[in-house]
Amino acid sequence: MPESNLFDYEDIQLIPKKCILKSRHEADTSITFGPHTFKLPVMPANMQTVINEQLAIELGQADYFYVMHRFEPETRAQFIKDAHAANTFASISVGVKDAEYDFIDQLVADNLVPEYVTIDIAHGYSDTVIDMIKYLKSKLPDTFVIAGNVATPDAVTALEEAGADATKVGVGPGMACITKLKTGFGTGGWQLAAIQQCAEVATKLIVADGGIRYNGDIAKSIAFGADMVMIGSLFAGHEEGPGDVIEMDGAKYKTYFGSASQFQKGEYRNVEGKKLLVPLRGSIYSTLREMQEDLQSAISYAGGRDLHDLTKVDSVIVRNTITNGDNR
Ligand SMILES: NC(=O)C1=CN([C@@H]2O[C@H](COP(=O)(O)OP(=O)(O)OC[C@H]3O[C@@H](n4cnc5c(N)ncnc54)[C@H](OP(=O)(O)O)[C@@H]3O)[C@@H](O)[C@H]2O)C=CC1
Ligand SMILES: Nc1nc2c(ncn2[C@@H]2O[C@H](COP(=O)(O)O)[C@@H](O)[C@H]2O)c(=O)[nH]1
Repeated sequence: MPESNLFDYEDIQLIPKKCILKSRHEADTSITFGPHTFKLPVMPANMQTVINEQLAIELGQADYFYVMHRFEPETRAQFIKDAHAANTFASISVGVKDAEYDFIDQLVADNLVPEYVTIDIAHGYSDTVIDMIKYLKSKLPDTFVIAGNVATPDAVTALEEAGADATKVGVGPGMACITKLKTGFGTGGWQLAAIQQCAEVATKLIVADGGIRYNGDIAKSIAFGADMVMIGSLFAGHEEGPGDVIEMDGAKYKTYFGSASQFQKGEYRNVEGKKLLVPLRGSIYSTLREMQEDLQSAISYAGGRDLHDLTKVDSVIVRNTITNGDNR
């Protein structure tokens, strides 16, 4: 049955309250997520065209959260050692196939304990993910477990009951995603409403994943109940990230492809992702600085001092007005 009160980032504007700050610099964008506190409530997506080992460790050392991808599985144990040798936390991804259970057993045998593990599965509301959460929690009880991806409140409750410390919401809103086209399912077009619905029942943390197109969407995610925001396309294309620079007609690009694309899988089977070119964007630290400035400004418009104050604002639904009619 279609719902009528559904909306997405572009349909919402937050309503300003009286400012209580003398400067936007006073606004606190930090977030405690599991055992650590980070400068911003954002994380680059655990995709092979967004993050690599070197960038992950640099981000961790600079107090930004990251999740390393799972697409070179044999490098993960060494990555945990490298992160710890660099005096930062280790945040890795796993799938749900049998070999992943062997990998976890090996970590336990080697006394290698990642601080964060993300279970990275397209359809996270499944017994395979529930079983993996339980296994992780039994074998690595001190590790913070993020599980996903899900679309609905009942899925959030199921993963939390299995032991997840955070659930990741977003099926199909990503820029490199074609799940909605291939299967007819997903939160594409109502991702922000899905975050709100999931956050209403959550007793633990919520990660909004996919569909962020502007920095203001980060503030909107927090306002509607997310604790953290995972971002792919806006973090792709940076100097420090993976991928070669491609020159075309005088412009420079990097490749951004879906983790369920044929480019990731090496074959055209169960494909639910595509490949795009994104403009070369300079340093990721400039992007992070601008995200921080914009979030600080958002907190000031919320009449607050920190991220939590964003959850106290009112909003209006105004369809198709976000670019003021100027889409250039
Ligand atoms: N956030 C999103 O909207 C989406 C994200 N992705 C990303 O793509 C990557 C690959 O994801 P995924 O295919 O889950 O990972 P895997 O290819 O590792 O598949 C994990 C396991 O789940 C099974 N599986 C996958 N999809 C389904 C399904 N719809 N129903 C039942 N079983 C299923 C697979 O078996 P089998 O292949 O035999 O079915 C496999 O055993 C991940 O990084 C994921 O985050 C992909 C699509 C959507
Ligand atoms: N349906 C698919 N979703 C995918 C795929 N690869 C990654 N993703 C999801 O997208 C977000 C990033 O979204 P963006 O809008 O910020 O670019 C990522 O975190 C995954 O959840 C895929 O192949 N298919």
